[in-house]
Amino acid sequence: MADQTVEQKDENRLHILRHAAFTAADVRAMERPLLETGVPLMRMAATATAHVTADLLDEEGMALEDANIALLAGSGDNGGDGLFAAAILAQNGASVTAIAVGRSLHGDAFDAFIRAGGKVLVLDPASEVPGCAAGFSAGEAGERLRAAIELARHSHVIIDAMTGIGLDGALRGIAGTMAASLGVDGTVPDRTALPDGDTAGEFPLVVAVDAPSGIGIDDGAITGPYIPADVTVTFGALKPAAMLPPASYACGRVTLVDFGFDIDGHTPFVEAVSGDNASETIRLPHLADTKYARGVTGLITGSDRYPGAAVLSAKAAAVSNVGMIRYMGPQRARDMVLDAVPEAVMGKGRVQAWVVGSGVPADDPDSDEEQADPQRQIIAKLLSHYALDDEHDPDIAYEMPPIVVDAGALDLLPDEVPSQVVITPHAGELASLLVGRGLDVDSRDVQLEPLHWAIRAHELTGATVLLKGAITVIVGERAEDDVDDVDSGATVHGDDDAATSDVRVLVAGRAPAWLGTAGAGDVLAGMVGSLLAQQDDEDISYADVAAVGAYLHGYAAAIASESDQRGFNPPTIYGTTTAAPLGKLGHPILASAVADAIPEAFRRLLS
Ligand SMILES: NC(=O)C1=CN([C@@H]2O[C@H](COP(=O)(O)OP(=O)(O)OC[C@H]3O[C@@H](n4cnc5c(N)ncnc54)[C@H](O)[C@@H]3O)[C@@H](O)[C@H]2O)[C@@H](O)CC1
Ligand SMILES: [K+]
Repeated sequence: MADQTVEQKDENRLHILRHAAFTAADVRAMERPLLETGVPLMRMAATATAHVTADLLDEEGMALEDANIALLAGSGDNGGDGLFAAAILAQNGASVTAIAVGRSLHGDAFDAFIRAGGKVLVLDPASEVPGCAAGFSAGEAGERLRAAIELARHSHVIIDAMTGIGLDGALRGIAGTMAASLGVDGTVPDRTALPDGDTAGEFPLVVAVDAPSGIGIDDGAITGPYIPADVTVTFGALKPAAMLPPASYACGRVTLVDFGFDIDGHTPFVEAVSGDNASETIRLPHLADTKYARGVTGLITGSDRYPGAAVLSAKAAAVSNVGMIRYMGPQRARDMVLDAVPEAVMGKGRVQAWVVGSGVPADDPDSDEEQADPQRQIIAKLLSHYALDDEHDPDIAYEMPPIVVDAGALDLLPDEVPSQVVITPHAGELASLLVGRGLDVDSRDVQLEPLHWAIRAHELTGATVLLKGAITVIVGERAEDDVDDVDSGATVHGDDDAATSDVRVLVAGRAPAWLGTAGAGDVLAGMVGSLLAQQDDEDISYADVAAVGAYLHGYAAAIASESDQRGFNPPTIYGTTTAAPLGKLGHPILASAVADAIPEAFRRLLS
């Protein structure tokens, strides 16, 4: 690092800030030394929030003097940020009402807000806000609540400063009622996927302070009410909620205010794959390579019922930078694969990675063993070599090549396997896998708390878990050297699984929403298989390779659909980068078009 120039260091820092998220506990640890030396973090947070709010109004063609702003203020420091920001907006002509959802308000911030001419509406009869009468009747409390909701609904901007990293569980009490009335309760944000830089632009615009109040800060879970934001202004470093689904869908555009935290001294809890990671994971051909040295991917995919999946997975694998693919399947699928990929070799042989299960029917409880799809029987036999149990030799399991276990093969997964087994379920498939292991969970639970359930699946099976979605979540083991870093770091976590540091958590959010189409999963399985096959580093993190597969898959989809929309957009760093020009929405695509765009995705990443 010593020979890095200042510019490189700055660039590295920006890259980390935009692609790494730290737990609330780590953010507090990073903020402490700055607060101890008197850095006015709250003022800095508030100034940025005020600027972003004014810019947002400006984008909608509204002058600050004409704007009515409703500030939802909690009693903690998040409310303090909001009140200081609101004071700046009021000083600049906006008409601002602070709605106190707790019993108190941050003292200094409240004083500044009142001096700036702000108005206050107190909702809790037991509140102690200077100059605001309390002790009113239950009837009046109800009236006040209704008035506050109406006021917020008819404002131009709602600034949501009820809770930030101090949130404990789902929003309760008055804050919960406000959020449920103005936003949604316990459901995934229902929003149109807009291209980079765009917002729905409807009043009231919602600016979240640090995070939309109510979303799971460390695990991205949605378990109660919250108000989906158009813009989130977040402080110091990204928190996992800004990256993890479904919470990140509630954040809108994110602006990060860099406080100068010592981010190098802390290990991120979640990392988003970037083009840089992706290009590093691609093995460039060597001068003396043969097709075998570049990697061979073996596929046991497709079936008489779904032969198309064989073609999609084989084609995607073949163009994902390996020397060769081998295909095994029924005659019709073999003919179709050969038609699409004449280069494919049919039948058994040595491979560096397997892909199994795409387009293979899942277990049919009504059919007997003999009638089971022949592909299932072959896959079951192969997977038995990966089993870590008393009946099998664990050395064999650990020495088997990496394997992608998709779709119809998921229910054939042995109880426990090593981490080179990469499972690629969507929410429903992950729920079935967990139910099969005695857990009580359904597809909706997985959609609302994807990280939690992906971690459970990784812990239970040992497999690397790639949970597909608009933002794909990947959970696996950390690479060896990475583990040392975490152990020696100051990171101290509670027993909450969202804050466990011994798992590697990544997100891949490069894909446009157009990618949600039949066959896309088959293409992904083939790509991940070939990325695994080409690795020649013994100590690779399977989670990282799988995540890069998902990133490249998304990138190919973006090229195929000509779309600038993506599941996760890295934040704008306040004051350093200008907003990107408005992107293109793009057009619908077929999964085969995604496979066709893979070579171009490689080209762009490598150039
Ligand atoms: N970490 C940092 O670097 C900085 C943090 N600041 C702000 O400070 C915030 C953290 O402040 P605090 O620690 O005071 O915590 P918060 O203000 O985030 O939350 C605490 C408040 O939320 C209420 N609350 C918690 N859980 C609730 C629930 N389930 N239902 C209803 N109410 C609930 C509490 O009663 C309390 O009033 C950050 O999010 C950020 O906005 C900034 O001021 C500047 C620097
Ligand atoms: K908030």
